[in-house]
Amino acid sequence: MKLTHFINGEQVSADTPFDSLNPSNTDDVVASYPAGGPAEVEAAVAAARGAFPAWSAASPELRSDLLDRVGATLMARGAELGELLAREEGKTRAEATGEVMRAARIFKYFAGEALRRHGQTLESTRPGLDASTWREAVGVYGLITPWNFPIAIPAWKTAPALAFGNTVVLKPANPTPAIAHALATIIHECGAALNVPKGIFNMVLGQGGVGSALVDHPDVAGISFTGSQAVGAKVGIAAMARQARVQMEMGGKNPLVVLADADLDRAVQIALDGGFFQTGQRCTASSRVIVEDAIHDRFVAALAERAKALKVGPALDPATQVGPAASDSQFEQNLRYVGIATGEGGRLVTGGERLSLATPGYFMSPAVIADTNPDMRINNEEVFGPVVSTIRARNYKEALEIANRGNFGLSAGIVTTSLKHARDFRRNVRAGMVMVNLPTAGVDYHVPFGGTRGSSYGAREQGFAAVEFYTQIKTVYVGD
Ligand SMILES: NC(=O)C1=CN([C@@H]2O[C@H](COP(=O)(O)OP(=O)(O)OC[C@H]3O[C@@H](n4cnc5c(N)ncnc54)[C@H](OP(=O)(O)O)[C@@H]3O)[C@@H](O)[C@H]2O)C=CC1
Ligand SMILES: O=C(O)CCC(=O)C(=O)O
Repeated sequence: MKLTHFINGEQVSADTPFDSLNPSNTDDVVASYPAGGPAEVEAAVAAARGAFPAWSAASPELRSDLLDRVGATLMARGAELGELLAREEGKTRAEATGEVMRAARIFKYFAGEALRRHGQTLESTRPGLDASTWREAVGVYGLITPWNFPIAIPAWKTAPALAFGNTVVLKPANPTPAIAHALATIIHECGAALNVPKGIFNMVLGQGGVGSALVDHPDVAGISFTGSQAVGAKVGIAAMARQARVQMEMGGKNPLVVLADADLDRAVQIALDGGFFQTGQRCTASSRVIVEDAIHDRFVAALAERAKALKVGPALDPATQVGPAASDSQFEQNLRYVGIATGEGGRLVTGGERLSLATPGYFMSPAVIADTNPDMRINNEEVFGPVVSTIRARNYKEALEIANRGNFGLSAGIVTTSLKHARDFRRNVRAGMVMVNLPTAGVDYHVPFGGTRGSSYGAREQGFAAVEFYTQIKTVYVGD
């Protein structure tokens, strides 16, 4: 399959020198894609800018209809797109189909948001005046999205941008262009059926330079980025240098605290789910498990046993519970971190090995690394793979203190039957999202998503919070 850019309502063909590979079988080329660069970004931004006046002035009903139609189409094609997603990214078919359905629901949610007016009417402090706020569209948004949720994250950035009257240039992740292309095709077909202005949604493919050209473009009013801290830092500096709006989601080192009063089986299931499903490739993954002394040895033994029993295999094999790493570089990073952790003195209880299966792929056995301490690199740097470290804590107080260390602050969880500790944790853990008796990963689409400290920057994403980033407030005073 040869992929194209989408610029000004047209599919723009070009040579396709880059391949997207199936990480479950690297002999299988899923798609080839073009090497877009500054020229394509220029054309896409010009198209988005050209479409902005008409789209921002369009009836909210039209915007709602478009998003609803995209959502319905995604839903109807969930199984087929789920298969493509699993083949290209490596998550299991169930995880991939679930993600497509989530993307569909996000579009449907924002179809509703498009119809809501988010302004306020206030009493003026001066007699005879009315004061009100009005939320208006901002302009062209540049969206740089990652490969680990290659349809849900483009959906949760694109849908609010379009809902509130903005136009979009999407730069999807390099390992997963085919599923992004499928989404772009659906947006275009639905847009054409409703006769929306051409150019409201554009997509440029390519590696090395597309993202930065978008961030640096003077006509791009806002940038939303999800990815690594290192790239996020560059995006933030470049966007702020020209006073563009910017929002960044940059991962985590999410602590899961397991207290001695927890039900052991339940705690192990929560850690397993949070740490290993979707191959640990979630910014919300439960990658540091902090276990109270009294339950520690039993918990680590049980977690290792359950992790060892997980079936690692090709994404589309129905028996598979843990798919491959999404890319060669992510695979090598996962294996490297197992070595870093054991080199620092961590004890590899299970996994962490390259697996040779029937097809050439990026398969690794889920790793549990015990006896780590909070200062080790394994507890401070995001691995983004099926690697869970455990840390022993004397009591709840120490567990909380450890949970609050480090530079990240995305999601944090606690497993306990103590209401007192659960309440204290909710108040005092330094994270944007808190989970009680749940894995740190797995979120709803209609509530805000985001973290504190090094995990996130700027306004929250998703749900009712998205209006903040994708609109600007105009304050209006009316006299007699
Ligand atoms: N928070 C999360 O959910 C995620 C976190 N990650 C973390 O990031 C690590 C690396 O993943 P990787 O896939 O390399 O992703 P990166 O975070 O490094 O981002 C790569 C993307 O950013 C763009 N980009 C690179 N440099 C710039 C720049 N200066 N300005 C604007 N855009 C730029 C690239 O576009 P171009 O090719 O055009 O340069 C590409 O689309 C993972 O191991 C994981 O730890 C990854 C995915 C999701
Ligand atoms: O945990 C989730 O459901 C969302 C995680 C996420 O957004 C991410 O990993 O980028």
